[in-house]
Amino acid sequence: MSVLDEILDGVRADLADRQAAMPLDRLKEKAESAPRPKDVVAALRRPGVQVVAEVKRSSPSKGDLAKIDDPAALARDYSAGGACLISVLTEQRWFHGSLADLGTVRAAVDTPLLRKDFVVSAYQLWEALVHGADAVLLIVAALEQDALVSLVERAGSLGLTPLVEVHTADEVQRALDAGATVIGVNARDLKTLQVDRETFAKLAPLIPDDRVKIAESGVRGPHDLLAYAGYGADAVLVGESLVRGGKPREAVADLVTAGAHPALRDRR
Ligand SMILES: O=C(O)c1ccccc1NCC(=O)[C@H](O)[C@H](O)COP(=O)(O)O
Repeated sequence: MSVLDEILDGVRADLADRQAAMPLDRLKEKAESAPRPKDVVAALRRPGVQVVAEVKRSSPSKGDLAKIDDPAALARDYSAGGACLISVLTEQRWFHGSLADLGTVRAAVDTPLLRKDFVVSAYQLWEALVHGADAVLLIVAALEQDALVSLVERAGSLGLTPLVEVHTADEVQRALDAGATVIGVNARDLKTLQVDRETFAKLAPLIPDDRVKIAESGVRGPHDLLAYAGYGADAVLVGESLVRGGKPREAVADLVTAGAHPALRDRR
């Protein structure tokens, strides 16, 4: 069984527990008082290469990354550093995240938020809405095509922006067939957990320029942002190097400065 399959088994078990505790009708009632999600596509399409900064405690590939006692403070640093979108991992078993983290971050910053999880059911979209997310991750490798299409449509109908994550050329085609506007190419193979930054270079040309292209994983600093930019990235998604470095605000600001270089601002 691959790590992705193991993660998905845990996600489904935890989801069943939450659904038992809070039926969908009650969750939908709660969503009625949730704020309308922000325009994430507009935030990602600002001139230059944008930075998506991730609240990431732990990972299957590296184990514990950082002790994040105060996700709100970390998110405020990301926001002050200029992140256009903050990714909050909500998966519990492997990443030690939670929906509570998402709600805490929502209360702390106005920056748009991504619920980063392994979404397999529309129930998780409603949860994302209730806890203040503006966007949700949909991983092509984790979904049959009809489920992907249905979740992309449902997210859009709720006002959430789906970030559709791909790893292969086939998955790029599936994302396009599903109508994805924002496509993330993850350099981390979710089966082997190896990071290969060349994956973005290989797959980005398959994604039309009217879609937002995000390079995910393996960004160690401005040099990696600039390399991804050279292959056409509109944004980079960064976790480990921000939480491990000890200076998240400065680290985001350094990336934002690199992404705002005049040569990158006039590309669209
Ligand atoms: O990070 C992992 O080990 C991982 C393993 C299995 C599935 C997903 C995983 N990570 C999710 C991500 O996509 C990254 O958190 C994100 O792209 C940031 O990557 P990095 O900057 O390399 O921490």
